[in-house]
Order: sequence, then C-alpha cells, then structure tokens
Amino acid sequence: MSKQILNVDNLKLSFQKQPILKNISLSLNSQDVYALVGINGSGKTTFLSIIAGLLTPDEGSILINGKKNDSNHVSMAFQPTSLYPYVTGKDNIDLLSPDPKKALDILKRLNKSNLEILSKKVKKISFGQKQRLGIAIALSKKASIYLLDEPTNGLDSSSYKSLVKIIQEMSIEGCCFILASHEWGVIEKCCNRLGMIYNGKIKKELDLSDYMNGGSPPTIQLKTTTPINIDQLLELDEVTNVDSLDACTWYIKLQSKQALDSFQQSLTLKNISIQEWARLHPAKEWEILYNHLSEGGEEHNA
Ligand SMILES: Nc1ncnc2c1ncn2[C@@H]1O[C@H](COP(=O)(O)OP(=O)(O)OP(=O)(O)O)[C@@H](O)[C@H]1O
Repeated sequence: MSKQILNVDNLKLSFQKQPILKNISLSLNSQDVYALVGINGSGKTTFLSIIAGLLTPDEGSILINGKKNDSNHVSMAFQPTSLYPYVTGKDNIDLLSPDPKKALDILKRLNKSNLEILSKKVKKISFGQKQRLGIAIALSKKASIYLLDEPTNGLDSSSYKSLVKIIQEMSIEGCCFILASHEWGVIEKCCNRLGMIYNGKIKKELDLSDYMNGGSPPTIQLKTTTPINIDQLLELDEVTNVDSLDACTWYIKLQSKQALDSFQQSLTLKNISIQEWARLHPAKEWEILYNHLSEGGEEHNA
C-alpha cells in the first residue's frame, strides 16, 4: 500500500514583489518519482528549496509524512557549488553525510570505482564529479523524499545509467523523488508522474504509469496542412481531449488503443488533410510543449 509522503497546498512565493510560485499544490505517495519540468527561471529550484525547508513560502502549507514542515525526512542533493571547495571529496562526505559508508557505496556505483575525487580538493574536480559527490551524499541520508535538481547535468552515460538504476531501486523500496530535470531520457525511464511549472503554477499533471504498463489510451500528434478549428477535432469519433500549440499542431487523446483505426477513418470522412501523424510517448508530448515554451512560444490551450 502506498502512503502519502508529501502534501503541498496552495504554496505562494514572491521575490521582490515578483510572484514566482503563485498557487502550487502537489501530493506525492511513497514510490512516486515525479518529474518537475519547466523553462529556465520558472521556479523549480525555488519550489524544491521550500520543500527542503531552505526557503519559507509567503503562503501555503507543506506536510511531510503528515507533519507540518518536517524537513528531517527530506534530502535535497547538494548543488556542486554548495560543497566545501577547500577540502577533499572524502572530507565533504564525512562532513555532510549522515552515513559516510553508504555515501561511498553510492559514489562507487556512480563513479565506476574511480574514486580519485575522494583525495582531491573539491575545487580541483570537474562539475560532473562534484555532481556525483552531491548526489551520493544526498542519497545516503535516510529520507522519505529525495529532491534532485538537474541530477543528470554533467554525468557521463555510465554514471547516468547507474543513477537511473539507483532511483528505480530506491523507489521500489518505497522512497519518493522529485526530479527537476530537462532530461527526457531520465524522465521516461524513472518517472511515473510529470508536471510542468508554468506561469507560477503546476500545469496539467500527467500520469506516466499507465503508459509504462502499456495500457494507456494513445495521444496522437497531428499536423494539419491548413489551420483548423478545435471543434472539427472534438466532434470526431473516439476523441476525449484536444490540446494544441497552434492551429496546425494538435495533441489528441483517444479513448483507447482500439480507437486508432476509426479515428483515422473519421479524419478522412471530415476531409481534414494531414501533413504528419505520430503516436507520442507522454513524456515526448511534454518535451514538445517544453521546447515550444523555451523558444519563447506561448502556451495555447485549446
Ligand atoms: N534569492 C532570490 N532573490 C530574487 N530572485 C530570485 C532568487 N532566487 C531565485 N530568484 C528568481 O526566481 C525565479 C525562479 O528561479 P529558480 O531558480 O527557482 O528557477 P528554475 O526553474 O530552477 O530555473 P533553472 O531551470 O534555470 O534552474 C527566477 O526568475 C530567479 O531569477
């Protein structure tokens, strides 16, 4: 039975009167691995820092294991810049980890036994090496929820694969994670839920677990040759939801996998001319929306 780990209700925070988080609510259970995506400056790090107890919100409440603001059960990975630069990697582990032996074991898995960073001063190791050190220290803490901010930044492919495996193992054991990440590979492999911070709020959360279990209704990306109206799509057979980026790029949720054939037929019957058509992994759908917003596009809600 999964149990609720985190409950965030109506969180608000402004910096210098500029609202950053406007109204964030989020509930996570044990075993949830939540992908938090959002364009640069959207407030991901700020949100994680509030959950970790490093920042105080202007309004809203945070319950961890049912207790108010109990950040003892939260572990947030140290940013590479937050490590002690003038002492060695090993000294950082001894100073910052509650369980140095566990931190070393995790570091060995992330670093493929190349442990030279232990004896070097942190200011002399690379960004990726610092990243691995920060993650190993964070994951060595016994916590209910782990907050990893861009954890794959600077990791080579072998460390990346090890990190994915560690997250998968820990979540099976009951740990809950929030990964603030732009790395869609890690999201597809680890995360069962996804939400995007946009304009100070979490927009359109997505449950990826159905897709992982192979049972979710498909989302179709459709590019039409000419602009069309949303009503033309909503009246088609088997359509349950329609979103769009513009009047030629549509994301269409169908009722079931079996609905694909009749949907295609109804497009032809309605003379909707198709330039491109693809079935999307849900994370891919978000990647497209994310890229659109990153390039300065506006979200277009159909
Ligand atoms: N201490 C602070 N004082 C004032 N403004 C701040 C402070 N910390 C963050 N901000 C602003 O708050 C906004 C959100 O920042 P945050 O670092 O949370 O975004 P992010 O989504 O993590 O960005 P990125 O993807 O670039 O890491 C940004 O506009 C940032 O400039």
